[in-house]
Amino acid sequence: MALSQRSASGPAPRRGPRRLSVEGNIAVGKSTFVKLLLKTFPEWHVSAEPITTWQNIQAVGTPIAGPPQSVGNLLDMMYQQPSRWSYTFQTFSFLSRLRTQLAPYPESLLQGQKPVHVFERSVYSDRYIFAKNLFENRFLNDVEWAVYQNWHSFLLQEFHSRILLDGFIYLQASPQVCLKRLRQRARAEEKGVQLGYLEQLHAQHEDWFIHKVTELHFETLKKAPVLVLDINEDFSEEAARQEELMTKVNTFVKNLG
Ligand SMILES: Nc1ncnc2c1ncn2[C@@H]1O[C@H](COP(=O)(O)OP(=O)(O)OP(=O)(O)O)[C@@H](O)[C@H]1O
Ligand SMILES: Nc1nc(=O)c2ncn([C@H]3C[C@H](O)[C@@H](CO)O3)c2[nH]1
Repeated sequence: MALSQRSASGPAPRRGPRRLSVEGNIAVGKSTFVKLLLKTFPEWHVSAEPITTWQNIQAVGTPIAGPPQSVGNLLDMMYQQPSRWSYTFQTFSFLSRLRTQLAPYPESLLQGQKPVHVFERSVYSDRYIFAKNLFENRFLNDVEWAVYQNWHSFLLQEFHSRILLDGFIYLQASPQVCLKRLRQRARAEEKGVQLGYLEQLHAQHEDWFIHKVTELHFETLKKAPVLVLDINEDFSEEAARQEELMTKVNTFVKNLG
């Protein structure tokens, strides 16, 4: 009976916030863009990429009193010695992203009329951008890639409904523009990043979001809507461009239902 009532009045209203991931190359401007989102839609909630967790791996279970000690900077180790540390990095980046996607919504978000939760990158870009690229460069060997994909698929199937995303915002800029922004930001661990690496990551994004040739292993992911925004231009002083970008995001979110 409940089913027939639903079909008579359209689909059952969905509960919970719309969940979006902002994707894009290194230093394309995701954090900057997300700040603009929050300025425009202050009632939305953003989960930043957990980079400081990767830069300060905490010792666990040490008997010493006081705050946990950092035992290493895994981001730096991965860039310094990718063959040795890429697999370890991907296990930890995935785990921290999974935790972020599983975390309960803040109470304030649930009180909003149209709650939206925005993530900076996702468990999906962990696999279909970064891990895939490391494998294609042989920084993950056949065994590591097979093991990674095995537990990635298993865990995503297990957590299925709790980690679903409603859509992706792909921030697009040329690798040259990303390199300029990366150099300007000057994050210590990224000193050795060259144009070639950004070109590879750009190609991975384009394959997934534009050419749609990346083999995806989750049905919901194949169907997820994608909003592509060109952010080659500096919009920091351009109010009209900012408004144009925010209108596109607003329309995209509204169309998610
Ligand atoms: N549209 C833009 N025009 C010009 N500069 C920008 C723009 N967006 C961001 N920047 C600058 O580029 C640098 C990188 O930006 P940001 O930290 O937002 O990138 P990100 O995509 O979040 O990086 P990461 O991939 O490391 O998480 C910063 O110095 C920022 O001020
Ligand atoms: N290898 C690798 N795998 C990931 O899943 C991943 N996610 C982010 N990064 C790097 C890019 C920036 O330097 C920095 C901040 O985004 O961390 C990653 N590197």
